[in-house]
Amino acid sequence: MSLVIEGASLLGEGTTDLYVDDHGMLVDSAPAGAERIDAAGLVALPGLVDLHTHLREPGREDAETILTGSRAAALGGYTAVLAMANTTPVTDTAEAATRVWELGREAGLVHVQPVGAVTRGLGGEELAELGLMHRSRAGVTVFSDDGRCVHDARVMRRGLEYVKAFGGVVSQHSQDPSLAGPAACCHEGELSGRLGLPGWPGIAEEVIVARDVMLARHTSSRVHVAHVSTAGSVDVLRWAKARAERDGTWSVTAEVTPHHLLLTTDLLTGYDPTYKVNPPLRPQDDVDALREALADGTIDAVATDHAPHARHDKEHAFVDAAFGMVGLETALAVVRTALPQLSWPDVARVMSVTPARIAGLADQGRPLTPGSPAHVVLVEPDAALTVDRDASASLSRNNPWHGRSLTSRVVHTVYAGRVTVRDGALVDA
Ligand SMILES: NC(=O)N[C@@H](CC(=O)O)C(=O)O
Ligand SMILES: [Zn+2]
Ligand SMILES: [Zn+2]
Repeated sequence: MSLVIEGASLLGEGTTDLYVDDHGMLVDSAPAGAERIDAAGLVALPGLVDLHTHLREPGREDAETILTGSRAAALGGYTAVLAMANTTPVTDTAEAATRVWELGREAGLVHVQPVGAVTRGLGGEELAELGLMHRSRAGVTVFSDDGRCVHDARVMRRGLEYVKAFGGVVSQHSQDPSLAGPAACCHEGELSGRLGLPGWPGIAEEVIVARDVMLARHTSSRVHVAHVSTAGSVDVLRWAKARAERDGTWSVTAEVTPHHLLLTTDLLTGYDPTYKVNPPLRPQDDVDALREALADGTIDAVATDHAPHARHDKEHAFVDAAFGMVGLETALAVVRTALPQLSWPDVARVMSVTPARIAGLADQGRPLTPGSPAHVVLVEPDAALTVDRDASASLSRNNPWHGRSLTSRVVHTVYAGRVTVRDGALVDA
């Protein structure tokens, strides 16, 4: 089905019509008999790309499936998501990765790119089948033990050396287990003391970020820092990026989540497990440093860390509840609310262009010009919306934005020329 998107403002500039042929490619003139989408007053961006999504299939289909997570992603304006490896079983073989990739294709709403585990079973000891996963049909290039830190420096070094051979990258959940005890469940500070909750110090993240950039330099490889959450990590990244640029032989990239850009640790005073997440919500000074780092390019990308959990895992006393919050459907609005001064080209850079480049997805994050695949999101820039967790396509309801008002609304999403979301609602296959 061909398509004409009429009167969109490309990255917030001017007014343009976009033409899509029946191969799902952007072309330079209107195909005959095309379906029409009215995009007057809407900003067109390349489809969003999420470097960090938990889809829970296989193993916890009660919390999310590849299909329901794909629906939530499309509603959020995404056309590609990277599905983290901490499923049951873990994505640590070529077969497991190919299965995730195939289920994504069957859902057909976004590109689902599997992330491969760095170590077998996320055990932290033995490298997983990195090369076989890369050479599989899924073409895995991003590897992560997310949920756990690759804490053994020797294993991390080996992983970095291994992925270098094919231009892969290791995405690290930076958290030194010896500094963040097993019971830790919130930011360590004055508040955790008052609440009587065991805390996680920022330094547990920062020492791993510092170690890993040195390992990436030493191995001339690529490291990506998942969900950066502290000002100290930002300082290390700023130094490391300057150093990597001078050296020209290695690289470090980093992502921040929407929730770490807007929510702070004082939300924990009500002991509501909705706000329990790893890494934990931090004080305002950290939030300010993260915003500044995203705006100036020290942090490369926004990634949701969409972490759906079933009610019976999340609705517990704070110390017993699962870590994580959903985020695919609200990411763009949260970023716009947290950083209203960010230009549309910058939004496209941090939510589409750069994540696509980090993940090696050549088809995604492309300029909206003839010859590119038609992955497009159309946004009502100044819409005020109130989040309703029950209006979500996700199977889970652990939504920290419920009842909050945010700015900007995803109106239409187009994936490979197919309208997946129209007027804010899913279009069934
Ligand atoms: N972010 C979280 O709090 N939880 C994630 C794991 C992770 O990203 O570390 C999960 O899988 O639930
Ligand atoms: Zn993590
Ligand atoms: Zn995660």
